[in-house]
Amino acid sequence: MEIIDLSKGNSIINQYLAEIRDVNYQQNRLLFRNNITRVGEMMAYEISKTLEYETKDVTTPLGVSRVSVPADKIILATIFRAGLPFHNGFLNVFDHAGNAFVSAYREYTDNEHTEVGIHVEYLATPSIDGKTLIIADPMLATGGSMELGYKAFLTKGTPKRIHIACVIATPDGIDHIKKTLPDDKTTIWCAAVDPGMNEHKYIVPGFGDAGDLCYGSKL
Ligand SMILES: O=P(O)(O)OC[C@H]1O[C@H](OP(=O)(O)OP(=O)(O)O)[C@H](O)[C@@H]1O
Ligand SMILES: O=c1cc[nH]c(=O)[nH]1
Ligand SMILES: [Mg+2]
Repeated sequence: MEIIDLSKGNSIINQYLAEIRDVNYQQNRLLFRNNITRVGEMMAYEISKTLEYETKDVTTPLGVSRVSVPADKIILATIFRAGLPFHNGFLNVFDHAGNAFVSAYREYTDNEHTEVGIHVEYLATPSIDGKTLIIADPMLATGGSMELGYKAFLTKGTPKRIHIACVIATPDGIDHIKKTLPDDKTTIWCAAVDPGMNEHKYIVPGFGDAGDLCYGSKL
């Protein structure tokens, strides 16, 4: 399974990620969501370089131009809530893609808040059969939400290729995806890999709770 960490090369994504992580800067939700969206746009552009292409003749007012355009049928999938602004970034780039949504939220199952259970409730997706499935979710912490989201999408067909797209991943999350998704057709993309998680399963240093920073706290 290929793991592509975009922070290994310098790009403007690093600036956006610095602002996303900054405890003061991230208080402005509009800027926070916008930076997540911009990382999504740039990651989508990088993924676009790995697609299959076909040539097509386009009639201009002055003649015919032969252009190379993506041949893959793309489904952009995301996990509520925090995935929404990231998904929008991908959709700004792959504007002809189909769209799939699943809800998954983590909830502590013990009083010490060290064990998380994940609830999946809502699924809305077109067929993913033979498609290139991009699942965008900003945080790959334990990898549990991504696994359950993927399994929910899998009830609607078998994708040709899978791209797991996140802003920050942990080594544990990456290992979990390696164990649970097909090795030969999955690529993991991230803007950074952070060293680990705290006792509450938050990524450290990470940037905090992605859903709350995008949309405010929930009960
Ligand atoms: O890899 P995991 O350990 O499963 O954690 C990652 C999940 O945590 C966040 O969602 P959260 O459960 O906080 O829900 P929210 O988007 O509603 O805030 C994030 O958007 C991922 O879906
Ligand atoms: O650090 C983390 C881990 C999971 N989900 C988040 O929103 N943040
Ligand atoms: Mg959250």
